[in-house]
Amino acid sequence: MTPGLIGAPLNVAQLYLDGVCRSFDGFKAINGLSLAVEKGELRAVIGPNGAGKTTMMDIITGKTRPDEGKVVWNGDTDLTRIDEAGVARLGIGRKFQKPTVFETHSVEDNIRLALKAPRGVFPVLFDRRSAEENRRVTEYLDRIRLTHLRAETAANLSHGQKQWLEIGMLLAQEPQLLLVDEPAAGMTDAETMETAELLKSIAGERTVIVVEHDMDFVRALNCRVTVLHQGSVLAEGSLDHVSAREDVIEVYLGR
Ligand SMILES: Nc1ncnc2c1ncn2[C@@H]1O[C@H](COP(=O)(O)OP(=O)(O)OP(=O)(O)O)[C@@H](O)[C@H]1O
Repeated sequence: MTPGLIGAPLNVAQLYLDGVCRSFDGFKAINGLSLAVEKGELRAVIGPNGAGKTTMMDIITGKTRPDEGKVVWNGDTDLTRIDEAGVARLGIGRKFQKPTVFETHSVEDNIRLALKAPRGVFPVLFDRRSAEENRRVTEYLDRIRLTHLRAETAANLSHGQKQWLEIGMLLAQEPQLLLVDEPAAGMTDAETMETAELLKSIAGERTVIVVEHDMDFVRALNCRVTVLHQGSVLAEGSLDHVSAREDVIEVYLGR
């Protein structure tokens, strides 16, 4: 049986966290967290330091096990029963805050190295495989707007360009869900806005969850926002909706 399989598909959210709890030394970092994200949705997760955003990502990706609750993927699989590698194989990719590109390789080779291996039997004709590889590398370079720098050594890229390259490397693995941790941190204003456009262009065909503190960036994403506080959802809705709430202003925005 497929690991983590918990029943028939229910045609519900692509990702559904149901009453998730996780304590560290008696401290409830995640406390009854429930959250649903639709397929193809772009979702921003905000909240004060220590709200549990990173721990939530760790639980979704199988890095941290919850003490209670379920993380239901595509209505039929409980991710909490699957290890980190298994979760990645299901099509859940993660980008950490700090870019981790291969500095001594070219931009193009970074994408090439990240490409998901062809499925099924190894293609008999090597030429055909490399043509398909080239097509995909070109597609991802275009998507992250680094085509003009494809031969450049990654070490020479700006911080923002390295972040885009890593997003391209994540795309090359063709995940269904991308978890992106503070992509705008350390970026110029122009890079921040371009990053918002990039993530908006990825959503739709893939689901994207972004954790971010930069409110200009979150506004530019123009998506549903979840506010986490003390390990659970404090508010959810448009940025205008959540940022008008007194409790959100008090715990986060009004700092
Ligand atoms: N492995 C761990 N051991 C002990 N405590 C932990 C561990 N991981 C997280 N915590 C605690 O859980 C709480 C939630 O942390 P988490 O990093 O998830 O918050 P966050 O919302 O991502 O914060 P930030 O915005 O600062 O990144 C914090 O109080 C943190 O100290």
